[in-house]
Amino acid sequence: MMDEWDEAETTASTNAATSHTSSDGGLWNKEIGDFGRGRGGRGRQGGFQNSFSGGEETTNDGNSWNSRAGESGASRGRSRGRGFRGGRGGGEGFRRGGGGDGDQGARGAFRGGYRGRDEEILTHGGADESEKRDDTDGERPKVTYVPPTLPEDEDSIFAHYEKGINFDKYDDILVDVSGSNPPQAIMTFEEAALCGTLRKNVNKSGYIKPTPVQKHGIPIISAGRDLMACAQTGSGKTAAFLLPILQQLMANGTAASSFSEQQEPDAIIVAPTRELINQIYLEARKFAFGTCVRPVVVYGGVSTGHQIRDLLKGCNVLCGTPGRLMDVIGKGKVGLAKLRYLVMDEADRMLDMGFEPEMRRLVGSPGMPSRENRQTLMFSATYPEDIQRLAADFLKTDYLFLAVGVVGGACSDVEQTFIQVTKFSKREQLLDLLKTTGTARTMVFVGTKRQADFIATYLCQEKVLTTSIHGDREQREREQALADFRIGKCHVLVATSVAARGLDIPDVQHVVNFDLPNNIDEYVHRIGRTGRCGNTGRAVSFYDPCADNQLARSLVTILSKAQQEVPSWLEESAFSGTGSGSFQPPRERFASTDSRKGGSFKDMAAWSQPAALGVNDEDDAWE
Ligand SMILES: Nc1ncnc2c1ncn2[C@@H]1O[C@H](COP(=O)(O)OP(=O)(O)OP(=O)(O)O)[C@@H](O)[C@H]1O
Repeated sequence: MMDEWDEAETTASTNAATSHTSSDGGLWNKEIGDFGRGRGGRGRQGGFQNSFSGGEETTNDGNSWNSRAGESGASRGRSRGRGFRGGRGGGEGFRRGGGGDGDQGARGAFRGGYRGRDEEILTHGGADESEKRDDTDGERPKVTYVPPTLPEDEDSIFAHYEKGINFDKYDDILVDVSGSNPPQAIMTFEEAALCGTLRKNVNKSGYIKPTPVQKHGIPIISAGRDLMACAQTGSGKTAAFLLPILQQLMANGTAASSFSEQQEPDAIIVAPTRELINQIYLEARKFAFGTCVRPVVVYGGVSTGHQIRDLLKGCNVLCGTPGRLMDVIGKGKVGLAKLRYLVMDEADRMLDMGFEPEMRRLVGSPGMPSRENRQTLMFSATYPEDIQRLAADFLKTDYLFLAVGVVGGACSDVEQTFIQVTKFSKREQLLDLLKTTGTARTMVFVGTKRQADFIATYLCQEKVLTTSIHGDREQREREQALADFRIGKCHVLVATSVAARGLDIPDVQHVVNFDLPNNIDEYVHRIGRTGRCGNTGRAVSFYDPCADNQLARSLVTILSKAQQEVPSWLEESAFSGTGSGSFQPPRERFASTDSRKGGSFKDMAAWSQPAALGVNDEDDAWE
């Protein structure tokens, strides 16, 4: 029997073949063809061909590739109906996104296509693809995807990768805590006074000692303070907020969750992408294993009915992407009266143009405790100063600002290299590069969804085991692609910015910026997919002087702050007349630390406390 919120309609995509993964082109073509038909119906072969051959991405070795791309284009007819036939110039049609042959899929895929900063803008403004798409009822076909059941065995739940040789070097990073009366940092997990089960779960996760963001963040949260925390990618921010929240819930005797038509979680965690929130949920589930605390996750692209059924079984900690979260709140399935913790992971992203309205709607929802009556916690590796100011609206006035290392700095364990390219040489250079990396796990970031398909197709043609993730792929496909990459079935993952933040994938040894992003924070997050948890990694970025000049100065700053070699040509580009034209002033993009220090809080002597792990250099001039 279907519940009121159950989906009556099925989406077109039910095919098992999900990623363009193959060591052999023939298989790939077949898989793509199958799932493409399922997704979008009758796409136009010619349409896809024309788009590429007419667009910027015209290839020199066009013929063989084009014919195959044509096949995949046909298979992807869901979205490439009328609009796409016009290639790049077809923006208008593309935006209309639906009249074409792949109509049903087009509706599903286009209304909420990715609108992040580095994606193609498909419609007017709005938030990230992953959150809004498919989250609400309406004329779109409803989503019926139900993710595979999670394994219940402890080995799977506590599976983790090893920390790297530089893990202990985290302790040398300078830490600054600003704001009044910060609590003393802890040095060990014992000092965190976690209850027995939680402590055991921390051990089983392979955590022996806390990272700096955990050493400072755990006592701050346990002391009931609001927090804006900044620490480099891969340095353990997730556990820094999960552990104290779970500990407090258990210490305060949170009632074991039980079935109810409306759930009233104690904590809500939001993150900008589906895959990231799912990952956070898995971490919460791991740490809460064997306790009475029940985490639940809701995100777009998955059957709402399925998620609501799971939610109603009981929920203490609700993890969600904004769109789906607001959807379940709007349906009355979640009440906010008991909420004690609101966590924004990737907080600067959650408060930038795309998501800020959703966040304001969330905190303005009926029943949401005022900021004085809840604890609000923000975490990220980057905090532009303007976003910090905005974030203050969500926090109590005496919030603490925790900076581990340079705010917005790149992970120092990632070796960053730049190669000058032209847009026409990139593909071959990518292939050459991948020949040198062999089967090392590599993420290749590109600028648009179409480019992701294009490059993934190309690499498959070249017999590189490749899959892709971007906002036009069905959720089933996105999850399958990540799974294939995680288990090594494919060693290359071509991704748009949807995979730039937060994803913690074991053994990613290389990140390639095939297309550089258009802002420096995005660069920092992308390269942070490697070099995690004290492991070393490599990032290679293709720098096209015609397209990437506006990023040059910020890149020079990032490189020097991470003690990396700055190529002389990059320096020249940054400081030549051409480089400064559309240059983003670093002051606006970077905050050397707590923005209150440079703003209305004049007397910082009272605000800044030397942290236990190092002496803060307040004059650390980021520019
Ligand atoms: N104290 C610890 N000891 C060992 N491993 C840890 C510890 N803390 C975190 N980790 C592991 O380090 C990895 C990175 O952690 P996490 O994903 O929380 O990083 P992050 O700071 O949130 O990164 P990002 O900025 O990319 O979101 C995870 O695999 C996590 O389990």
